[in-house]
Amino acid sequence: MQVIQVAIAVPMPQLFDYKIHTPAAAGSAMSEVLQSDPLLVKADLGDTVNVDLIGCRVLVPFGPRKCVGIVVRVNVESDYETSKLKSVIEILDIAPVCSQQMLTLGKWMSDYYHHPIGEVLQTLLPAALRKQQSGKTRAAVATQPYLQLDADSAAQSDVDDLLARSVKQFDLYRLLEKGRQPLSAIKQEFTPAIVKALTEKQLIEKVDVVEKPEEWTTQLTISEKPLPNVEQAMAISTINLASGFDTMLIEGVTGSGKTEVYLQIIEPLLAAGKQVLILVPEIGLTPQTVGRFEKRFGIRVGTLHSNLNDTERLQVWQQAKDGSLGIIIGTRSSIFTEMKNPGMIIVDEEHDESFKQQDNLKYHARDIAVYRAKQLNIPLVLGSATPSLESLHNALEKKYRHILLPNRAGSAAMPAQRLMNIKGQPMQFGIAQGMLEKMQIQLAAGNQVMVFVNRRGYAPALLCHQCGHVEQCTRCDNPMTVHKSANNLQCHRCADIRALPKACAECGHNELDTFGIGTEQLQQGLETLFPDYSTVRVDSDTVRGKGKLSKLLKEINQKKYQILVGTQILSKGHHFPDVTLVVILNVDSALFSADFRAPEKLAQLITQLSGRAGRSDKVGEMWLQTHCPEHPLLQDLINNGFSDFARYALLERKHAALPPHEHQICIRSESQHKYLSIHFLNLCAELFTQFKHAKVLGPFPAFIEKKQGRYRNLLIIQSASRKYLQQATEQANKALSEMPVSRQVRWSIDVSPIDFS
Ligand SMILES: Nc1ncnc2c1ncn2[C@@H]1O[C@H](COP(=O)(O)OP(=O)(O)OP(=O)(O)O)[C@@H](O)[C@H]1O
Ligand SMILES: [Zn+2]
Repeated sequence: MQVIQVAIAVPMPQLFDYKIHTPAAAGSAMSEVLQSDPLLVKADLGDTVNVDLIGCRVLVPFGPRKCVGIVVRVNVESDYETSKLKSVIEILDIAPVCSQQMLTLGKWMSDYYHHPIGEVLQTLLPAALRKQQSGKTRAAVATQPYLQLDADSAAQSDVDDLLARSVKQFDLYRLLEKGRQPLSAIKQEFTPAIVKALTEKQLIEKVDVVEKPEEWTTQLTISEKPLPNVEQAMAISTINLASGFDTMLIEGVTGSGKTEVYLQIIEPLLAAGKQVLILVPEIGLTPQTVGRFEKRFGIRVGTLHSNLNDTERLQVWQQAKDGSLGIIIGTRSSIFTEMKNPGMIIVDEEHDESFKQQDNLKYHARDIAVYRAKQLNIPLVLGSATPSLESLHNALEKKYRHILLPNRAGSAAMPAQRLMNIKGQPMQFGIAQGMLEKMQIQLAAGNQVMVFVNRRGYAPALLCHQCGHVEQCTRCDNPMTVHKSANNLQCHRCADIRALPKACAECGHNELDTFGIGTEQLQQGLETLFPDYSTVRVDSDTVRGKGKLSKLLKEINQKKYQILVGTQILSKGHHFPDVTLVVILNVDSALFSADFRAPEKLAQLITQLSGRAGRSDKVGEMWLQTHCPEHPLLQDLINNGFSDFARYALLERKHAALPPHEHQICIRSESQHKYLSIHFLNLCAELFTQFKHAKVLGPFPAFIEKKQGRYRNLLIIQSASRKYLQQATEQANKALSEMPVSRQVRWSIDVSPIDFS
């Protein structure tokens, strides 16, 4: 018998000691191994457990509950008397689910983010493994659909005649003559009708194949690709020369062909049997993105995103781990995917905020990517048209290699960017008359127009014309948004829903007016103003549900709609060849925000939105409506572009001693009692005053001061030294956890915060 230490997902920082009776505890899973592997049996003779137990999951008693934990240490000398320790109930795995490398990553994250190790390790694993399932986790054998020539079809000498009338069918047949292909890759190039026709002619058949690890290496084919332009070629050769760990930032204007660069840099890696992990923003992971990679390489791409269920997620995780996938594309949490033969990590649209997890463990996938690439000794490529000031700073300081793509690829030109002064202008549905005329010209020429507004719903508020009362969410002290299509009022903070009132709750009058404009109203308005053209709305209400967004994107590219109305979702990396005009409404409030990151975020949004215009051979333009045309931020951005703005913004941050020049952590506290939330932060502030090289700012209310009945306040601690800040926070964290008031509020530490709402 011996003592092991287990990490358990509870909000406590320590590991927990358990004793383990090897033969008794060796439940079904363990005894299977013992029978099948004589070497292990030998090692397990006596009372010691094989070190292979490290990284395996165990079921243990924890208070009144049973919990799944991960073994972190074996053969430990416990501080407690062994007889008083509880015993492990069952060993759940026959091989570690958490490799030594992942355990090291977990330990680093726990220190860096000041977060309990048990909760961190749980985050690293797919959800399916967090549950109490006796997991012969490797047992789940997944099959994949493939297409191949029908066994008998080779005998048919008249294939040529049979297919003479369909070029596409003939192409598919010839492709499969070279060997079977994953159905998902075939779908990128051939319609279901072509597949069906050949199947009905009994020339090809669908088979479910258990993929052998690394089988994809034999299927790899390189389909036709464009010749890179000079800048792309330089980027490709710079990146391909990198060996071992190296971080590179591609700063390439919208439409400069960054994705083409990714495709070409991973080609030699895939050919050498190496795997590639590509991170994309939450909303950017569309079949179109995946399709580009599948089509180029003829192999199945594994995808990880929030629309998968636990089993699907586990499957991709396992296939990456055992080497059955060459390319894995996923959102934030896919940075925890293990690869058998890692070759490169790419973070596309690296500035995107969805890479930061805002609740629980507040990690940034880009930071983890740097750590992992270093750990695996492979290159990391970050790419964006609007890089985060953090990454740009690192590139300018020469910590990262800096690769510039200043021009659009192919024949496309950069869109013109212009401001429209709307002071005193006649407006309809929030759009100035002059803008409507510009829209009309583009529509009449057969082009598409995109209109951006940052509010979903019909209107951001409902107001009584008699007494001025505004319908508010009582839990958030926030105006309720009017949703006409759902016929209700919704709080966008807590998702509370209320029926649309017929009369004012204060004075009883029935003259209720909406205030401001949201996507719904804009769509309705544009439908009346431009009855000859069809309008589509793209916001989180209309894209909810599996496949909705990709369906809309497809329909847009098929020109089913001429006017696209939408929120941020429209700004993310989409390729709309026929959009020639992008109109931006209502962004002035961001010019006066108290958030020091607001200018950066606004500049990224405007640049990404305008980047949707003129991406093909048609010339594009972006018009921004504003009451503040003389504002220096807008002037700089419009006249000199994002890269100039960003360098200037970095200088400003330097003078103001703000990140990325200095480092911050944010302590957030929430309570139903305002005074308690502030009192806790005052105690924190006192604790931090002993650290001479750290500044304490606050407490101050979060930008969203009240949410779901809780008052939210923040305290920012800042230092020029990340290490100093880290150590101070570690000490303060210990002291804080021991203060009784820390159990009366909800509090958390956010390292390098980007969101103060
Ligand atoms: N060398 C090239 N020659 C011709 N066309 C190219 C070349 N490189 C890329 N393209 C085309 O230019 C368009 C834009 O390329 P891509 O999508 O790779 O740009 P991007 O920089 O990733 O775009 P964004 O950041 O705006 O999303 C695509 O249609 C792509 O096929
Ligand atoms: Zn609310």
